[in-house]
Amino acid sequence: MTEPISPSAGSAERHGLHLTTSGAPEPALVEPSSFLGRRAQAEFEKGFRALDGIGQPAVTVFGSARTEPGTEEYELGVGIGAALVAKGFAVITGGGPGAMGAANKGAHASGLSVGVGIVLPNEQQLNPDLGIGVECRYFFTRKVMFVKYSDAVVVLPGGFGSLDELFEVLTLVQTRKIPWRPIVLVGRKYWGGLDAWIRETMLPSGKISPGDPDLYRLVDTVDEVMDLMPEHAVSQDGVK
Ligand SMILES: C/C(=C\CNc1ncnc2c1ncn2[C@@H]1O[C@H](COP(=O)(O)O)[C@@H](O)[C@H]1O)CO
Repeated sequence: MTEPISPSAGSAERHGLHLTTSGAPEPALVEPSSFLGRRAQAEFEKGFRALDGIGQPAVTVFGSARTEPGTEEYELGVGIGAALVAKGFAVITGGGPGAMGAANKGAHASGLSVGVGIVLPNEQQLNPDLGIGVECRYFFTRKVMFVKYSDAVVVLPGGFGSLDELFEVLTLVQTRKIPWRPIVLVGRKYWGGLDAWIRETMLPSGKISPGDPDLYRLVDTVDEVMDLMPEHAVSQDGVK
C-alpha cells in the first residue's frame, strides 16, 4: 500500500517550507474558508489598488527565481526589461530574485517596474528595483494581477513556478477567458523540449487542438521579443 506523503523535517526545510512546532508545514490553503475568502478579497483589493496605478500598457515577465546575476540568462532578462520600457511598456514580475529581479532591474533604470511578490517562509523580500511593489499571501491572487494588467507575457527559463504561470496564461487564452496576447518563451534551447513534447505527444494524443501550439512563440533574443510585442494595449479589464 502506498503511504501518504508527509514531508520529513529535513525535506521540508530543503524545500523552503516553514515548520510549525508540531513538525507540520505552515498551512497555506487549509485555513478556514471564511479566513481564506476574506483574506483573498482583501488581497485582490490591495493588488487592484496598487496596479490600477500602472496607467500604461504593460508586459509581464516570468522566469526562474534562481537565475544568477552576472549570467548570460540574467543579462538577457535585464535587456528585455530595458527594451520593454523603452517601447513604452511597464514591466510586471513576481518581484523576486533571479530572472524577475533582472527584468525589474532593466526596467527600473528608465521606466515603470512593478513587482507582485509572494510571501514565502525563509525567502527574501521584494527585489529593490521596483516603482510599484505589492506582496501577496496567495499565488492564485497574484496570478490574476499578472494577467489582468498585462498586454503580453514573456517567459524566461524557469522551473515549476514559471511553468505554472505560463500554463495559467495559455489556458486562459485557449479557453477565451482573456483576450489573445503574445506569449513569448525566451530560449529555444531551454524550451525546445517542452515545445517538442507539446507538438509530438500532447497534440497527436488529441489533448489540445491543432492551433494551440501556436498560442506561444519561441525566441532567443531581445530583438525577437520586441518584434512580437503588441502595438496597443489589449488586456485592461479583459478578465471575464
Ligand atoms: C526559490 C527562491 C525564491 C522564491 N521566491 C520567489 N519570489 C517571487 N516569486 C516567486 C518566487 N518563487 C517562485 N516565484 C514565482 O514563480 C516563478 C518562478 O518560479 P521558478 O520555479 O523559480 O521558475 C516566478 O515568475 C514567480 O512569479 C530562491 O531560491
